[in-house]
Amino acid sequence: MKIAVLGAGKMGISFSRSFLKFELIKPENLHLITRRKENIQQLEQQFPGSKVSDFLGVSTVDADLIIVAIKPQDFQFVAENLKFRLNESQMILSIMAGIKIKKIQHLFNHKKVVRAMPNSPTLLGMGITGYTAAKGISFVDLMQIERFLNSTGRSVYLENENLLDGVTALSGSGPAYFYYIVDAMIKAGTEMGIEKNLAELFVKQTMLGAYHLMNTSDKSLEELIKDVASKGGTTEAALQTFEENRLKDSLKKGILAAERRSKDLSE
Ligand SMILES: NC(=O)C1=CN([C@@H]2O[C@H](COP(=O)(O)OP(=O)(O)OC[C@H]3O[C@@H](n4cnc5c(N)ncnc54)[C@H](OP(=O)(O)O)[C@@H]3O)[C@@H](O)[C@H]2O)C=CC1
Ligand SMILES: O=C(O)[C@@H]1CCC=N1
Repeated sequence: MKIAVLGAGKMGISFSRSFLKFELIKPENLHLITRRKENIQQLEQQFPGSKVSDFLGVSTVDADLIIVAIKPQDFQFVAENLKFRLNESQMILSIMAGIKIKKIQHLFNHKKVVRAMPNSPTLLGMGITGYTAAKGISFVDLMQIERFLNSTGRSVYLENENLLDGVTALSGSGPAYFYYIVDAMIKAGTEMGIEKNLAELFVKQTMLGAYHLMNTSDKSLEELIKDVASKGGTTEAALQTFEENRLKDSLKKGILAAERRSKDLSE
């Protein structure tokens, strides 16, 4: 299998690293395509043995799978300025937020398209990816793609493409919501006089421990909350303030706004 990655940014690079780490491809079968020529040298050092080109300078792509890892906003330009021909057997795997399979097929004039939404922990092989495929893609092709996706973490096939906007809003963007909450907790810690590095330790270890408890316990989230919140105690005081400020509603609204944005990106 030969793979080309169009857009050697954060996700393109972490995907490439995972494929190499799990020896799903050989370095010489990886072709990274970047926007700027200035990036070529650094990428060549990062990926010894692999081919690196700049987008406008690449005239052929000898790959079975082409991963499109550019920003959705760059897609139109890329589609209109493609200097290489896609042949019928090549598979496109898009990880662009929002851009629908139909649009990719139309702008690339190419049928074989799989659309996936990973998230940033792919970098550690701890990501989760939702994916779906254009009609007519064989089971064997799909399983091959899944094998690659699974080197970056877990993957879930979705029949209904529309659900990918929800997946984008939940798990694609999700790591940022988590960091946002962690950041707010650390800031509260420093405001209460705890040194920043100590506040970070307390919060991160709390998140780690709570995550494992949630994952191993038979109890519901509500019961786990009750286990911490003593009647008339400190947790209850915090939770009451969260409720008064509609924190849960606000988080839900934010996630729905992300879903809306994902839908808008294909317009
Ligand atoms: N970041 C995340 O957590 C996630 C991102 N995604 C999706 O992945 C995609 C990439 O995101 P991310 O890696 O974060 O973004 P980055 O900006 O890090 O990567 C995009 C890369 O594409 C390059 N690029 C732009 N135009 C071209 C071109 N014409 N030819 C070749 N390369 C080009 C950019 O080059 P330059 O450096 O010059 O700008 C950049 O390196 C997006 O579509 C995003 O929606 C999906 C899930 C999670
Ligand atoms: O914010 C974005 O648009 C991309 C998609 C999911 C995560 N990052």
